[in-house]
Amino acid sequence: MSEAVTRTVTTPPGLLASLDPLLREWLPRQRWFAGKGRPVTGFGLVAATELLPPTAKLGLYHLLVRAHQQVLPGHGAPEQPGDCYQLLIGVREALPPRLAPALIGHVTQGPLAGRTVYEALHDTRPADLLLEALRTQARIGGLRFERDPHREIRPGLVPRLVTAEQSNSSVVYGDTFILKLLRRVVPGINPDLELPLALARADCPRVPPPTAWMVADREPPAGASQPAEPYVLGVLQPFVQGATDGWELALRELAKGEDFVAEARALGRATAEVHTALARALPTVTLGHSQLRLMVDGMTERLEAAVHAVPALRPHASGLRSAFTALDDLAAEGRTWTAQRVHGDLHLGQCLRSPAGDWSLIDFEGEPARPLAERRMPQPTVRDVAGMLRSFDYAARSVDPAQPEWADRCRAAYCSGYAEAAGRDPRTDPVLLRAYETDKAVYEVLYEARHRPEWLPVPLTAVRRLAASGLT
Ligand SMILES: Nc1ncnc2c1ncn2[C@@H]1O[C@H](COP(=O)(O)OP(=O)(O)O)[C@@H](O)[C@H]1O
Ligand SMILES: O=P(O)(O)O[C@H]1O[C@H](CO)[C@@H](O[C@H]2O[C@H](CO)[C@@H](O)[C@H](O)[C@H]2O)[C@H](O)[C@H]1O
Repeated sequence: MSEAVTRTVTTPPGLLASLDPLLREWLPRQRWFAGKGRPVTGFGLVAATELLPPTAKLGLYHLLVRAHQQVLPGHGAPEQPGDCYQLLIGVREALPPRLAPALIGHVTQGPLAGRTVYEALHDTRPADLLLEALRTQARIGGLRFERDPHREIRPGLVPRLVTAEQSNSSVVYGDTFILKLLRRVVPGINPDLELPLALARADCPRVPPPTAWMVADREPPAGASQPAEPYVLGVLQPFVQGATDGWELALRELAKGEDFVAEARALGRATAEVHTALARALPTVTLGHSQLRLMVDGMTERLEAAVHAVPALRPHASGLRSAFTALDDLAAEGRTWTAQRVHGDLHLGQCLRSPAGDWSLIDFEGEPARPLAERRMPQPTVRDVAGMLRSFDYAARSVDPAQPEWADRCRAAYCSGYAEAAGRDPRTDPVLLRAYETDKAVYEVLYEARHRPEWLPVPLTAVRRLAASGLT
């Protein structure tokens, strides 16, 4: 494109070493830091791009940094490389008070000695720079900014950082677009871009279409014949103005003592519509016994790892395992299932209702802790249904006193709505549904133990129910 800007850049040697002591302290405190509970032992620089040279007023670096961490029992193999994180580091002589919450620290050594570094997404100029780069399809060093040529981006939209607790970080531009910057990044096709692009091509109105995206190219390893797969770093999509997410709405109705049945049914229909569009847009496969066995093995392995990490699971382990063996038994009898691309981490917080009452689904990244290849595998659609059923249970158990009947009504309405739009009711496959609900509840136990220990009783209550439901 004629308007594309290409800029080659260099970064000062010793940059990461100068930031090292500050990042060791700051990174583990971020909500999106995936390696909670394991001390950071050092960093490796994957890529550094100087977006603004550090003048007296402002400097800006885009960094991809690998965090090496101490390996504790139950947290993976010692030879695993550390996770790679995307950081946008601002550099100033001193921080104005409005940027105080963004402080990373004061640099005492190396090329930035004497400067203050901070999380630059809080700042207007760096956020402007990202939108402008996307708009103009810039190439800056190894960073490539792409956009759908059929979608307009107006210049000068005012940015604001989303302050909600997130697995990633998002900036809203003028209530028109939202840019999600992925924090823990892995090379390869990212479903958070791949699936919304496929759905946009399939004319599915339930998912905001990607308008632009940014990637980091990688040098191929010496002697390799194929180019190395890039890192997907961020996706810009239309902002659903005035939207409320399903979690907020559900809690609001619970607080008023109101039902959520009509919304749950609408959510079931919306989920089914997205599934139908995904099945049209991307390949579907049939799962026989050998594929089912692999899936069941995965569920069992995740259970064993979770039991190891969270001792409160131990008394329920054999009941939970029975949910997986029951599925394996069905497959051994010759039962098969259709699998397709799914959302992978569907819950009420991933559903947005517009002021007109329309539901959209967002965040197709899948469960961030799982390997990319696994997240991109075709799976039975019941997986997403199970995620939503768990979410109604979460909402009903997050209030005092808990409202399990409220959740039961929502769960039934959601499945009915799904059946209306998909032509098949997920409840007609109870063994598959129980296996997926169990897998999800186990994931949630681990997630809460790592990120929000005070929430642990919520999935543990479900674990008790699911473990007991297979016992005769
Ligand atoms: N297209 C959108 N329109 C309006 N709000 C959005 C949109 N996409 C995301 N959001 C808001 O941003 C939050 C985080 O987005 P999400 O994709 O779930 O990120 P994460 O992976 O970090 O959880 C959502 O809970 C929602 O409130
Ligand atoms: O950050 P993501 O939205 O991608 O998802 C992660 O965080 C979620 C919590 O914010 C977590 O969801 C769990 O808690 C929700 C209530 O806060 C509940 O509605 C979900 O059903 C429950 O799974 C999600 O599992 C995790 O991947």
